[in-house]
Amino acid sequence: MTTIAVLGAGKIGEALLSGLLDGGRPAGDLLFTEKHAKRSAELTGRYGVEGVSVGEAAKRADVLVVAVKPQDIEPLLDQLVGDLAPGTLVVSLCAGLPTALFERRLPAGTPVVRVMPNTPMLVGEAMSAISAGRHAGEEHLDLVEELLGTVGKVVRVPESQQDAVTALSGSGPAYFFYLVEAMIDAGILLGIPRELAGSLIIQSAVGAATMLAEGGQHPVILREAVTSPAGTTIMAIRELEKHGVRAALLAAIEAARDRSVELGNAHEKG
Ligand SMILES: NC(=O)C1=CN([C@@H]2O[C@H](COP(=O)(O)OP(=O)(O)OC[C@H]3O[C@@H](n4cnc5c(N)ncnc54)[C@H](O)[C@@H]3O)[C@@H](O)[C@H]2O)C=CC1
Ligand SMILES: O=C(O)[C@@H]1CCC=N1
Repeated sequence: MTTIAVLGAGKIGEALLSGLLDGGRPAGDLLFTEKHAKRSAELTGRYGVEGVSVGEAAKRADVLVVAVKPQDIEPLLDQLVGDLAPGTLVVSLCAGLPTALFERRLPAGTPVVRVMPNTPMLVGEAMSAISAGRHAGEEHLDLVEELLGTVGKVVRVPESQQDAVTALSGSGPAYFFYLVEAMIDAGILLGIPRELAGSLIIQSAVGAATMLAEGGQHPVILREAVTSPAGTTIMAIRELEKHGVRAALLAAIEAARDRSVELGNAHEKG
């Protein structure tokens, strides 16, 4: 039995707990730590998972999954360092934080795996990218892959790509939600009731995502199939191009990558 403790049960920590339970992991194999007592009680009520202190999690768990904000990492490491059992695997879900930061602060030889997941973990459809730190071997990557495999897809990437991955798939769901939100507004503009506009757009998103995931065709081919000569779609595409939507996406994702680098650098200097 592998005991897994989630340190910081906020949005992504809860998504992981919920996904692992849905994936068949018994509540007794899971622990979490949460600094807000009310939130901690709520989560125990909802999932039947025990909330413990950081020190207790460090003593009892085989795998510690760090899911606090990058800005909150230093106090957490202070709480952790004295109680960490040798060989405990530390898995960081924190945007921007390099494995080297954990290796520097935790006992020598601590295996660390850096992961960038995303919130569709809540529905078993996460995209997680994993990278080994200096002391993490194949067995650690295999274990993390197995854990995250119960809540979605997993790929292995070199750590040097993690900031870009964070900008693409870590933040990615937010871009799709933003697009859906804007398209629903367009429905309102055209006089369609909000609920109906929501149904039309969300099912279109689900259908398009399923075609992308299952059809094996390039997005350009799929878009061309919708775009009839002198039809409606090309009129919309012309406006998207005119307003620089493609360039905006390139710039937006580059800015997200830069922020990930900056979050890591803040701790390198600190
Ligand atoms: N929200 C997202 O879509 C994604 C978030 N991440 C990463 O996951 C991490 C968590 O993000 P969110 O869940 O969005 O943040 P959040 O703010 O919802 O959750 C963090 C939780 O950690 C708790 N916490 C902070 N310090 C603590 C401590 N010392 N002991 C116990 N609990 C503590 C907070 O009370 C909070 O509930 C971040 O590092 C973020 O970069 C990664 C991928 C996606
Ligand atoms: O916005 C953030 O910083 C986190 C990391 C990736 C998704 N959400």
